[in-house]
This record gives sequence, C-alpha cells and structure tokens, in this order.
Amino acid sequence: MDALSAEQGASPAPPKPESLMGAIRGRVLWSVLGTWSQALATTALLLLVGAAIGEIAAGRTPSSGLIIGLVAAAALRALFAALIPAVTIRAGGFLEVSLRARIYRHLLRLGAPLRSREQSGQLVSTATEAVELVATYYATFLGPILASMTVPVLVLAAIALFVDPWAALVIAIAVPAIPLTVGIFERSFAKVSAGYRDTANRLAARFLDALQGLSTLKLFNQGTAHGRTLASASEDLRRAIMRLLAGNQVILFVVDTVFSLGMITAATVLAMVRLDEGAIGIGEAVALVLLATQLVEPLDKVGQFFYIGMGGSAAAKEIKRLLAERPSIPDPATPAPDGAPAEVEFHGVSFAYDPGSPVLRDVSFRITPGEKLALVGPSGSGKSTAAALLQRNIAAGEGVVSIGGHNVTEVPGDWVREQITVVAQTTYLFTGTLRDNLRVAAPGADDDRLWQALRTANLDEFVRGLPEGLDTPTGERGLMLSGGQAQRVAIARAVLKDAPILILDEPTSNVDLESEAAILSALDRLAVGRTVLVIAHRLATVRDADHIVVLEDGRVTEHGTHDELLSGTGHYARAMRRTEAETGS
Ligand SMILES: Nc1ncnc2c1ncn2[C@@H]1O[C@H](COP(=O)(O)OP(=O)(O)OP(=O)(O)O)[C@@H](O)[C@H]1O
Repeated sequence: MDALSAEQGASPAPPKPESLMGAIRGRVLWSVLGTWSQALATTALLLLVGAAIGEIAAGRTPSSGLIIGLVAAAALRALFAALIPAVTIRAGGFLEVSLRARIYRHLLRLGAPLRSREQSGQLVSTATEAVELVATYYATFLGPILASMTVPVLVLAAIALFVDPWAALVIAIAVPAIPLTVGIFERSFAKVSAGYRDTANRLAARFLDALQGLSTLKLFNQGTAHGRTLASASEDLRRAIMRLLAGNQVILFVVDTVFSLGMITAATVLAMVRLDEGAIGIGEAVALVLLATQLVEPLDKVGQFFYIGMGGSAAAKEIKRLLAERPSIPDPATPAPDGAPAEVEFHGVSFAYDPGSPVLRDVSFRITPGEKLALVGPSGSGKSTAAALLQRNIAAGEGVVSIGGHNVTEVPGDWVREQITVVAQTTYLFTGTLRDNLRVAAPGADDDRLWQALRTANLDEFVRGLPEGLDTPTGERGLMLSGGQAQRVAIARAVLKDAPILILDEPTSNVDLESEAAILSALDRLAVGRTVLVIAHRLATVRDADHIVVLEDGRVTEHGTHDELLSGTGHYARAMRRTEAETGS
C-alpha cells in the first residue's frame, strides 16, 4: 500500500466540493426576495387595516385612497404567496435532477468495484431519498426560513415608524429569542435526524440484498425468516421517524405556547397600556396586535424544521460525504500515452485488501503482444485480484503492473480502460434492446458491425431467429437470455470494443457444456491478434496458452507451458491428472 499512499500524498489536494445548492442559488435568492416582498405587503395591509379601524372608530368613513391601498396590499400579498411556491417547487425539481446527475458522474469517477452490497443499497437510498430531502430543504425551506428570520426586523421597523417607537423597543428585546431557539433545537436534534438517515439507509440496503438474493432465499425456504429481518429494519425506521416527530411536537408545543401566546399577549397588553396613556390611537393599537402575529411567523417555519430542515440537513451531510470521496487511484495530470505496445507486465507485485493479509506476494510475469497467458490456481489464490490490478481497479502495494511499459497507476484510468476488454463470469444486460446492449461497447457502430460481432460471438443465428432481431427488448422486462447466450453478448461487445488486451475471467464457469463449446470457439476467434490473460479453474481451457502461471496462496509456484508443467509434480500436474481421471480423457 506504500506506493499508493505515497502517490496519493504527492497528488494535489482535491478541490473542495462546490455547495449542493449551487445549481439553484439564483432561484433561492428569488424566493428570499419574494418572502420579503410578501412580508412587506402583509405589513402594509395590517397597518392599513389599523388605519381603517381608527377612521371608523373616530366616526369617519375610510377614504377611497385607503380602500384602494388595502385592496392593492391584499392583492400583492396574494400574488407573492402564489409565486413563492411556484419558484421553490420548480427549483426543488431542478435541484433533484442536477444532484442525481452529479452523484452519478461522481460514482463513475470513483469506480465502484470494491463496494459491498450494503454500500450499494445505501447509495440507492442516498441518490433517491436523500436527494429528495435535500432538494426540498434547499429549495422550499432554506430560502423562506432565512427570509423569515429577517422579516421580524422589517416588522419592528414598521412598528417603530408607523405605530409606536417605544412599543417597538420593548418587543425588540424578545425577538432575538426566536433564531436563538431555532439554533439550539437544531443542535440538540442533529443526532436524531442523522440516526433517522442511517436507519433509512440500512433498510434500503437490506431490501436490495433481499431482492438480489430472492431466488436463493426461496430455494432455502428462508423467505419468511428474511421477511422478519426486513420487518424489524422497517420497525427501526418507524421508531426513528416517531422520534423525529416527537421532537417536532415538543418544539411546537414549547414554541407555540411560550412565543406565540407570549408575544401576542405582550403586544395586546402594550397596546392597551399605550392606548390608555394616549400615546397611540385605536387604529395603531389594532395594528400593533395584528403586526405581532407577523413577528411569530418564523415559528411556523420552526414547525416545518423537523420534517424538512432536520431531515434535509442530515441528508445534505450524507451527500457531501459521498461527494468528498476521492478515487482510490487518482488520475495523474500526465497525458495518455499513444501507440504503446500491448505488452502486460507484473513486476514484483504484492497486494493486500486488508493490511497484514497479503493476497498477492511478489508476483512477476510478462505477456508479450499477441501472446496468451493463463493464470491458474486454487480458489482464493489471487487470480481475480491480479486481473483487477491490471484493470487499475485497485493499485499494487509493492511492485509495478504495466501496459506497454507504463505503470497503470501513472497513466489516466480512461487510457487503461481503452486498452482492455473483459469477458467475465457473468454479463450484465441493461434494460433496452439488444442493439443498445451491444452499442455499450461501440456507441457509433452500425447494424453491419453489430451483425459481424454477433457472428464472431456465435450468436448471429439466434438473434436472426428472434421476431424483433436487434430490436428485441432486454433487461428486467425483456428477453431472458441463458447464461451462455449472455456470455456471447459479452464476447460480441468485446469484438466491438476491439481493445488490444483481452482478459477472460472464467467466462465459461457458469454455463453448460454445450454453451461452453460455442463460447470457446467464439473466444478463440476473439483472441486472434490480442494479448490475452486467461483466468481459469478448468484446466482444459488453458492447454493452448503460451504460458501458464500457477498461483498458490498469492505466490507464483510454477511457470511454463502446458507440457513443461505436466511433466513436473506440482499443483498443475496433479490437478490435470485429477481432471483427466474425472473426465476419462
Ligand atoms: N474486495 C475484497 N475485499 C477483501 N478481500 C477480498 C476481496 N476480493 C477478494 N478478496 C480475498 O482475496 C483473496 C483472493 O481472491 P481472488 O478472488 O483474487 O481469488 P481467485 O483466485 O480469483 O478465486 P476464485 O478462483 O475462487 O475466483 C481471497 O481470500 C478473497 O477472499
């Protein structure tokens, strides 16, 4: 791991991720302006109501100017009340889409080869539920709450200017308690909301696990038992939500009783005292009480704080954590080499997933362009790990893995991926058509090229027999291909990608003998002119390799051709004799 950490130490510090709200900053500003404007219109309306009542109390008819002002303020207030949600809801939708695209791009950059299934489930939950919470938080909540925290200042100014400066001064002493209370509650409930997100993620992970393992669970009749585990994870989530709601209710109770009732009672008493002193008239006294209701407006937002604010801020932390993850192998600033020969070399390579338990130890071999090298050895000896190192999914702790003389960790990852094509044990078919699935490997390929690739893969006759041919739907609700057919789609993709290095990671391990023959002949055609690394359990498939490397417990214990190794007494000769005895050949 030393080489990797040294390399990471040398790379420039990762750029600070831009804020999650960046994409909608302008729209949030509009919602703040909208909220202020709405507050101004409401304040004007309440002052005018006070003035009108004052006129009526004095036995006068309110002037037509006052009536027009009242109607205009009410209309403006209604207009802003309708506009703000229109801006915030659109901003939320926009932020959801842009955040999901950002997470997806980030995951592509990170690569996900070492993510466990649990982490995959959590990722799904982050990219769906957490993004929704964050979008609602930033778009429909943050703007209005920021505005609402400042609106009391506007209202106090209006009271001071148009009603009574003394009353404004007395009320101003109580107003800072509102943002202070919100801040205290935010801190004390941060743990509860983070716990809620963790529980939601755990449930998503369990659910994905159950879905992926559904047939295994059914096979072992464990469906009901696993259902109980899921139900218990669901129950944990219900409890976490209840804790959040209980917190919300406590706050609503305290805040509503203490602040709302307190503020309105205080304003009423103040209004009566000042009226009694003759400092203000009846209209101003009414306006003072009405305006006090505006002052407690932020408390409504405190109520929403728990659903949207607390859930949203915990989800924002979760997304920021994900976006702060850096690829385990950073891309160097050097340009991609051009025209490197397709030579693969492992030189003194060691690797450990967990420090202290090496999986590969001092492994060296070379495959010159156009040659085929087979890695064989018992299960767990490190064969797939070697293939992962060559693909640059992981980095060697010691030694160098190189392509055409370039250390794979010192060249851009895209370049390495362009050099290599892989036919693995299983093949993933995306939801779409067969054509889409083939074009994954060569987006610009026309149908002639696709048919040619299918011919090389021994799959053209099968596809021609399908009523919809290349347009046949695949994936979850489409055509179910057999394991052997799916492997031949993988071979056709490899033909289309036409990379100089081919990794065959036990591509026939999951197929029947008949499919194996069709796959092996297709692979022979695919291998022509390429540098090939074969990973194999079944020794019959590696006889024709130019070199065979035997790995045992992460070390190279034998190295030679089939005939050379067979004449010895090592693992290969023993395994080959066992295979021959079993098959009678
Ligand atoms: N992502 C991982 N994290 C931790 N350990 C791992 C990981 N992948 C593989 N290992 C461990 O590394 C060792 C080598 O695994 P690897 O898959 O390379 O062996 P293999 O020879 O390809 O085995 P098989 O023939 O069964 O596929 C095993 O002990 C395995 O448990």
